[in-house]
Formats: sequence, C-alpha cells, structure tokens
Amino acid sequence: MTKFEKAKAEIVSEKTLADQWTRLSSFDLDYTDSRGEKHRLKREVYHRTPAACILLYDPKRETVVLVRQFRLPAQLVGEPAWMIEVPAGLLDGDDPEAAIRREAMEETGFRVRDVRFLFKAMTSPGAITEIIHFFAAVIDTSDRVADGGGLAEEHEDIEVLEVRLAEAMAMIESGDIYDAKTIMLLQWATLNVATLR
Ligand SMILES: Nc1nc2c(ncn2[C@@H]2O[C@H](COP(=O)(O)OP(=O)(O)O[C@H]3O[C@H](CO)[C@@H](O)[C@H](O)[C@@H]3O)[C@@H](O)[C@H]2O)c(=O)[nH]1
Ligand SMILES: [Mg+2]
Repeated sequence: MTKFEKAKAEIVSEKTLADQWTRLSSFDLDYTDSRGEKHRLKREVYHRTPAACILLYDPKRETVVLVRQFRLPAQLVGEPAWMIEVPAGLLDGDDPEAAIRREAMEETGFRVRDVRFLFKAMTSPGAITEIIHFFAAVIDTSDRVADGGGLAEEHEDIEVLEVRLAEAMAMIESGDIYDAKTIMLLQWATLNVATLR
C-alpha cells in the first residue's frame, strides 16, 4: 500500500505554446493528492518523440565507439558544446531496433550484427516526454563498412572516436563526458563487460 493510492491526475485543458520542431504545451490539471485534497496545477511539457542509443563495444581492443557533435543547449549553459556521446537518434517512426541500426550506420559507419535491448529510460520526466531505448552490440574492426559522420543533408557534422572503455570511464570523472545516456551505457558496460563478447 503506497501513499499515492488515492492520488490521481486529470487533465483539464491543454494549450499549445509553440509548435515548430517539437511541440511545447501548457496543461492545467486537477491533481488529487495523497491526502485526498484536489489542487489545480499548471505544468509545461515539451513533447519529444522517442529515441534510441547504443553501446558499441569491441572486446578484442576493449574499446567503445563514441561520437562528438555540437549541442546548442550545452553552449547556452556555458558547458563544452562539442559533446562526446554514444551514437543515438530519434526513432523517426521506425521500431527501436531498426532505428538504432540505422543511426549506428549513419553516425559511425558500423554495421551492427546482433543487438541486445537493455532497458528504456525517461531522461527528464519532470518536463519532457522523451523516452530513450538503450541497446548494446559487440563489434570488431571488420564491421566498419563506411565512414559515418552523419547525414550531409541534415548538416550533421559528427566525429567518430574509438576509446578504451577504461579511458571513457575516466573521462566521466574528468568531466570530458557529461551526457547522461552516455554515462549510463558506459557504467552498464563496466558492470557487464564479461557478457560482451
Ligand atoms: N530543423 C531542425 N532540426 C533539428 C532541430 N533539432 C535537431 N535537429 C536535427 O535533427 C536531427 C536529429 O538527429 P538524431 O541523430 O536523430 O538525434 P540526436 O540529436 O542525436 O538526439 C539524440 O540525442 C539527444 C541528446 O542526448 C536526445 O535528446 C535525443 O533524444 C536522442 O537521444 C539532426 O540532424 C539535427 O540537426 C531543430 O530544432 N530544428
Ligand atoms: Mg544522433
């Protein structure tokens, strides 16, 4: 029995505040709290569509494949803007596994053979609808069949890095890697490295 047994949330109205690349809306909701008291709340939600990301691990070299690209929100908060991340992308209507195979190829040039679904996570559940599906795959040098680098027509400008897992973990401590999904996958890899072969 949890404290929230009696709690419920009913949407009263939704107003679209912006509707360009991603919709932003403001909701009024009637929230009945855990004591049974009803309150009218306002919540703004940014309607991000689902995404996927992947750990590409080469057990022979003990390396991971990472990508580096410009991220405007990082620049806006004064952090290093050419961020180092695991390959990731929006599903764009595909199922998560098909989408992550496509993104791995576009961004890194690696053809992924067996992919393993790990878990999904909401990245910022207080404000953003984004759900990311996390995957892992074992690769070796012969799986690199293209240069990667992203789609020219989308002006993607992506650098592909191959880094030893231990070094990538040290880059979290040093602040050189500070993207949440990347930290999660590197920590998962460190805990589960024996299963990655
Ligand atoms: N026109 C336009 N294009 C945009 C905008 N924002 C992004 N794009 C373009 O949309 C494409 C998105 O590339 P993906 O590889 O599909 O996604 P991602 O940016 O890597 O996103 C992943 O990482 C993000 C940051 O961690 C996550 O937020 C996202 O869910 C996903 O995991 C890129 O070509 C980017 O330039 C925008 O506001 N306007
Ligand atoms: Mg991407």
